Amino acid sequence: MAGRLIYLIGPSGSGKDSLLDAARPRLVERGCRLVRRVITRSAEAVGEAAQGVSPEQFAAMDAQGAFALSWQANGLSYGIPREIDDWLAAGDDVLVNGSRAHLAQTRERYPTLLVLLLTVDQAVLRQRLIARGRESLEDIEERLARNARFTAELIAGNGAGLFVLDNSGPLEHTVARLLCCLDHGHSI
Ligand SMILES: Nc1ncnc2c1ncn2[C@@H]1O[C@H](COP(=O)(O)OP(=O)(O)O)[C@@H](O)[C@H]1O
Ligand SMILES: O=P(O)(O)OC[C@H]1O[C@H](OP(=O)(O)OP(=O)(O)O)[C@H](O)[C@@H]1O
Repeated sequence: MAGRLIYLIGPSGSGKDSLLDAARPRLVERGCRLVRRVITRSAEAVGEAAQGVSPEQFAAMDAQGAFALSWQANGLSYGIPREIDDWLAAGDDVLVNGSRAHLAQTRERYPTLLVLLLTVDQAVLRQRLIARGRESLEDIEERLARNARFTAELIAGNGAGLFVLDNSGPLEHTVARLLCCLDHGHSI
């Protein structure tokens, strides 16, 4: 039986990477795979959770069919390696750090996907982005503006197939909600 594609989306700074990191051991215990994204960002800025490549390397990988999914956002290109299709075919669940803008295309390719939308209060979000210190203030404002366009639209338009996880509180609470959602197919 094919595994489930679990597509984690949410505003920049809502805590997607933090949540995946914190939940990693317990996800692995449950047989859920996590994939390392390929991003056209410097190796220092991508951290362990992604592979940093140049735009030329990314284009070459894309042309060779290296990606199951790919998109552009925030001036960067993102690729999800094709190996996820082998894992899904083998029956493993796969959790990916996805894009809200690319949700419709992802759903076309993976119609049974489970969508997890991570949310956080807007004021908390601004503070977290500033504290993270990865982007300039101008870039942060652009990310916040991009966020405002998505969240309400997604919640209004997706209903049944989408679970909302609020990450305004302690990360450990969000980890518990994520695991509950995966174990029971619903949020708490
Ligand atoms: N529940 C939380 N409580 C406090 N800080 C958090 C929480 N979740 C994430 N953060 C912090 O918020 C910032 C953005 O988180 P990050 O995981 O990089 O978000 P994303 O991957 O969605 O852009 C990081 O500095 C992270 O440490
Ligand atoms: O369409 P959107 O939902 O806005 O998403 C656009 C991209 O931004 C996020 O990545 P990235 O890790 O670069 O950004 P972040 O860490 O700042 O969230 C997300 O994972 C997508 O790849």
